[in-house]
Amino acid sequence: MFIKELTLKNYRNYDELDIHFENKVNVILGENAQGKTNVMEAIYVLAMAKSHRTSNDKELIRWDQEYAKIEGRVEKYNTSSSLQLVISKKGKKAKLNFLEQQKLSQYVGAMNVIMFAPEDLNLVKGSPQVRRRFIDMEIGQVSPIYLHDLSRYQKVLQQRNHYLKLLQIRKQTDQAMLDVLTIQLCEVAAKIIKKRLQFINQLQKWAEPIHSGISRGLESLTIQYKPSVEVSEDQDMSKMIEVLHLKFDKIREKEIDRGVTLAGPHRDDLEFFVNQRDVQTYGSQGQQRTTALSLKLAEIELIHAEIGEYPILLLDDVLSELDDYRQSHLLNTIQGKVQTFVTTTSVEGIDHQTLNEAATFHIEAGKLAVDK
Ligand SMILES: Nc1ncnc2c1ncn2[C@@H]1O[C@H](COP(=O)(O)OP(=O)(O)OP(=O)(O)O)[C@@H](O)[C@H]1O
Repeated sequence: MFIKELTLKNYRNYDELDIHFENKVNVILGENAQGKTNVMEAIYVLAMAKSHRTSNDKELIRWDQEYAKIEGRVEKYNTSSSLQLVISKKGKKAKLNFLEQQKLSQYVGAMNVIMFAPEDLNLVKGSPQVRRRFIDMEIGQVSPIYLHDLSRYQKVLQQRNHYLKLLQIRKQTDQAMLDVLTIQLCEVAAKIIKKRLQFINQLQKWAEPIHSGISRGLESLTIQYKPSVEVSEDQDMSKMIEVLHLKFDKIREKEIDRGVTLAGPHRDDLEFFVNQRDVQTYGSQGQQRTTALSLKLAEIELIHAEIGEYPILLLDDVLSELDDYRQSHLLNTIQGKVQTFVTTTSVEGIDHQTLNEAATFHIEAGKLAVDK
């Protein structure tokens, strides 16, 4: 799959931009603060209907403007599709082939992207929230049902938290409503956990050999889902719901006391082990870096296995950060099969052959000039 054309209006520091890309490595070159990341972010937002660096959509709108518009033409399964996302202060509207999509979950997935940015190193050492976001965004790309379940979970969770708060401050004493909300929460939580366990299993299969390759066979990577409720992959859905339910029975008093839901997918985490040692605690910076890179490369293969097309790879400021060995490993993996975007302030430190074969775009103060 590849993006052929990107058009921006009032997006961050872009007034207007229309740019044609090729199905190969596209290098976006420019000084600091000129708008390189903004182009990458726009491609990401067009695909995911969400930014990778902010949850506040209003930041994407050019200062003093009412709305931002991102449009793109994407080639997937030998068919060209048109995607459009309009972000205004009131919200977002997404169109796929000129038809407005009522639910963003029906829109996300039309174009698939993998972003690798410096903050992805946080995947290993950052908070559990970063890792949950990683799983959710990636599964969401290939499973609209998952996105739907996730938003249902958020809604029920909010209601349940609200009700727990009322019980905590004794504005409510009747717990019947809490029972209803707990049943609803367990049902959707089990679906989410089940899907996450399957995803981690698949990711592990791809990431293990990749990590071993990058570490010259010295390191073996294991990824584990760390649930807040002791569920396991072999449990069927009804067993999982039962286990979740039992947990909520057990912690009921504590939850009322705190006024908040204390278990469930919103409290789960991921763990990474290199040669059986927890990378987050014991891993060197290099090992954490290799782990993050292995995960990203594994995702490329996983998406390909799921949908039969390679996703678009966005490498924001990371290529020149990788040492020669890791860089060539990455470039070998994508060679000729993954449309890749690379941002950099300087071509120094980037593999020569890759540069020779790439299309280069210079960027200056929100304007782009095609180099070749
Ligand atoms: N909503 C907005 N409206 C207008 N300009 C914005 C908006 N948001 C960010 N900018 C501007 O965009 C520029 C930053 O662009 P971007 O993050 O793409 O830089 P970059 O070229 O990737 O730089 P670096 O190499 O430092 O990462 C800054 O000048 C910033 O002030």
